[in-house]
Amino acid sequence: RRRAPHRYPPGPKGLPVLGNLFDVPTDDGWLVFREWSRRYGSDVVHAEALGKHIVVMNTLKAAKDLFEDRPSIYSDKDQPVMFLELCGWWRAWLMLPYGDSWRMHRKLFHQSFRPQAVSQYRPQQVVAQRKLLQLMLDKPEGYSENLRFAIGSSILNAVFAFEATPGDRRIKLVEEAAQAAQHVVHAGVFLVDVFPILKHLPTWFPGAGFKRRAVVHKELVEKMFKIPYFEYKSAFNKGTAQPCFTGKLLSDADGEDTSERDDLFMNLAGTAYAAGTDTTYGVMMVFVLAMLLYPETASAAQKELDCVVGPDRLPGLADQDSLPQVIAILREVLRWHTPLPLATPHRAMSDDHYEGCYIPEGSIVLQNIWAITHDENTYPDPDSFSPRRFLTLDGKLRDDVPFPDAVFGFGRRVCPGRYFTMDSMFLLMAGILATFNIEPALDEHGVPIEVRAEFEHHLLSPPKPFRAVFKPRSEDARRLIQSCA
Ligand code: HEM
Repeated sequence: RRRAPHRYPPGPKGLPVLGNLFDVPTDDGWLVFREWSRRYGSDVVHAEALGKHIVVMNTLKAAKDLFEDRPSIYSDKDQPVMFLELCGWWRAWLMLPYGDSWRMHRKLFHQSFRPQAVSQYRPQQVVAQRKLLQLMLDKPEGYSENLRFAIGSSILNAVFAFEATPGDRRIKLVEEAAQAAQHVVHAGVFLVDVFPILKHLPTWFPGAGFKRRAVVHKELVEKMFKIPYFEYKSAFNKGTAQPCFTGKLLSDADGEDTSERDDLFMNLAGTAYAAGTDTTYGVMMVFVLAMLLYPETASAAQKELDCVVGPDRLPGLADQDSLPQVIAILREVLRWHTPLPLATPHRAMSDDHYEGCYIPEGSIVLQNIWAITHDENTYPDPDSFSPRRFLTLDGKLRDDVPFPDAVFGFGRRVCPGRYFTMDSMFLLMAGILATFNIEPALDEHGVPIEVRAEFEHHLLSPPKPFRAVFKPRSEDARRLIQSCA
């Protein structure tokens, strides 16, 4: 007797052999998967292409049920060969398979980035706020590079204790490696991932262009991880290094021969800025976009800042409880468009069943974070940018509208940099609102250039480039920035 075929979660009907190869989206996957979820009336949807299964959780309940309640099955990561082995991103520990090595990385990282520990980085985060505001005065149209620089340098400062200046070669290395990674990820599914045998092709083999590109890419990634680490280690050995995350790793290993642990330490440190810069930058770009499109929201927060902080100092983390409008903007920015709408691909470690459907071992499992933060039952009219949804009529934070913590992922692989980045983003947003108005750039006829809320379509989804001008709110604001620099 033939066995009944497996019942997979619902999804589009595929072609023989190729399956859903042409249905699986390479762009805007979060929109497509939510549409499937609605069409098939299911929280979890499924597709299969060339024998690979893809399963997507589209609701908070499904994501929690699987990622949080069944961590031993869903905490592994898919291993894209091209990206990890050939391009050298195996060093980024966020891609490590679930197991002892990942556990060791997570434990060491968590020790220095847990809620009780992140306050040690406040001085560096405050320096980044001030540097950013000064840069906005100096180059008001270069706001996007200014943001990238301030965010990247605050992470490098926390991790390697160096205060970068614009144009610093270590920041450039991070930029170039991040751009190369974007290129690889944007290129979609690499043949080499579907047919891993291809990775054994010699570099001169016709059609092996991807391998030649990967060699260049890998050199860049290696430099990005190695150069700042060995520079810091050399200063540490001479006794001239300032305390920081890497310093703590090296001091805790005092007396041991750390050369054996160099890979571990450099991967931990390098991953902090690889994982933290583009994500935080994406959120800050959404913030600028929203403040440009909804100036009334910015004015409401500015009134609050004027009242609570006044004109003589910049806002600090101690002001958070008195600035609900700014906090509501930060929450809404995260909810409205998160930079990682599908997080990163996980992998099912064993066969499983959910709500009567079969999820085979080896499936790529995605969390549709965008669909979760756009669930109209929790956030009515979810496509509108409305920080007021988090506020009561008298301007206090509501406790019945949840913080959109899905943006940091779920379960054991939840973002361990979230406490650090929440502090950074608050300081940067509050600092900008207190001192600048964000206005549209003008064309050659003096007419404001129209800006639309459009986002990149890929795994990492910041807003598409747009122009904006930062204008100091007053002469007092300008003087304040200059006096703090
Ligand atoms: C707003 C900014 C950020 C967002 C939205 C964000 C989002 C995320 C998400 C969704 C994940 C989980 C990925 C998954 O399970 O597939 C993650 C993991 C991770 N994030 Fe973040 N992140 C941010 C900032 C940061 C920062 C600043 C750091 C470092 C200081 C950081 C370090 C990491 C690391 C190391 C992991 C991997 C954890 C693991 O695999 O166990 N992130 N992040």
